[in-house]
Amino acid sequence: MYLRFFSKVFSVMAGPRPVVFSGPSGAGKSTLLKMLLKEFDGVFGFSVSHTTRKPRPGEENGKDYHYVSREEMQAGITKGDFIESAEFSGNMYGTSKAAVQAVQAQNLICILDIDMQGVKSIKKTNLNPIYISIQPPSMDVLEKRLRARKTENEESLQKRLQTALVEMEFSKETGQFDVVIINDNLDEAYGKLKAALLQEIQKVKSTTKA
Ligand SMILES: Nc1ncnc2c1ncn2[C@@H]1O[C@H](COP(=O)(O)OP(=O)(O)OP(=O)(O)O)[C@@H](O)[C@H]1O
Ligand SMILES: Nc1nc2c(ncn2[C@@H]2O[C@H](COP(=O)(O)O)[C@@H](O)[C@H]2O)c(=O)[nH]1
Repeated sequence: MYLRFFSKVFSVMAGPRPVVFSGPSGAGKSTLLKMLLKEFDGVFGFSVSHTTRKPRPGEENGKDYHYVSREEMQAGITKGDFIESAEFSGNMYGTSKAAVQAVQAQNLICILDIDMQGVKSIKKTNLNPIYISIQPPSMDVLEKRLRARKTENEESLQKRLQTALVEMEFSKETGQFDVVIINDNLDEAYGKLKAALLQEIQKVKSTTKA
């Protein structure tokens, strides 16, 4: 009885576990996480990363990313502002401590969308997230999706496809991810994602109700 009470108090104090999304560029991470953020408003919050890449049409500074220069990013890293950072396809990306704290301060499930290097770095911290890998059904489908997205030139597309091969192999390593979801049919993939996160979603809903 007391044990149940204290474990509930402790889990509320500790806050919900963050969720890391990783997987090849073009696998559908942003698509799926946007669906979660929309359906579960007040449950999930997005950790807005910093990047040195230029914004794509429709992307907003402070919402999709914090767009910064290489100098600014490097200065932040040197100051210790980042939990992790990585070079990906010719640009720098990183998760700031402030980005994660901003979400956790609202008692929301913090979603991080990061590459494989980020996953390896986060594993060395005490963030303790649930690791979810989003994978495409095949390289052919991935290439078609990336081309159809029209965000890359031929050079950056080829770089992303090369990196995708490594990310796909990484997801097959035992113990790297808690859940691996093949994003073939979008609705089915989203269903699997929700099922994987159901327990955490219910925890947040029950604490916000109380
Ligand atoms: N199941 C799906 N079926 C068909 N198209 C999809 C599916 N999932 C995502 N897409 C499309 O594939 C493209 C890539 O998806 P998305 O941008 O979400 O990938 P990502 O993993 O977030 O990529 P990045 O890491 O580069 O940000 C988008 O144009 C998206 O609309
Ligand atoms: N290690 C990190 N990787 C990140 C971060 N934010 C995004 N990413 C990853 O970069 C690639 C490319 O993203 P894109 O928006 O340019 O297509 C993708 O795999 C993201 O997951 C971060 O903060 N750290």
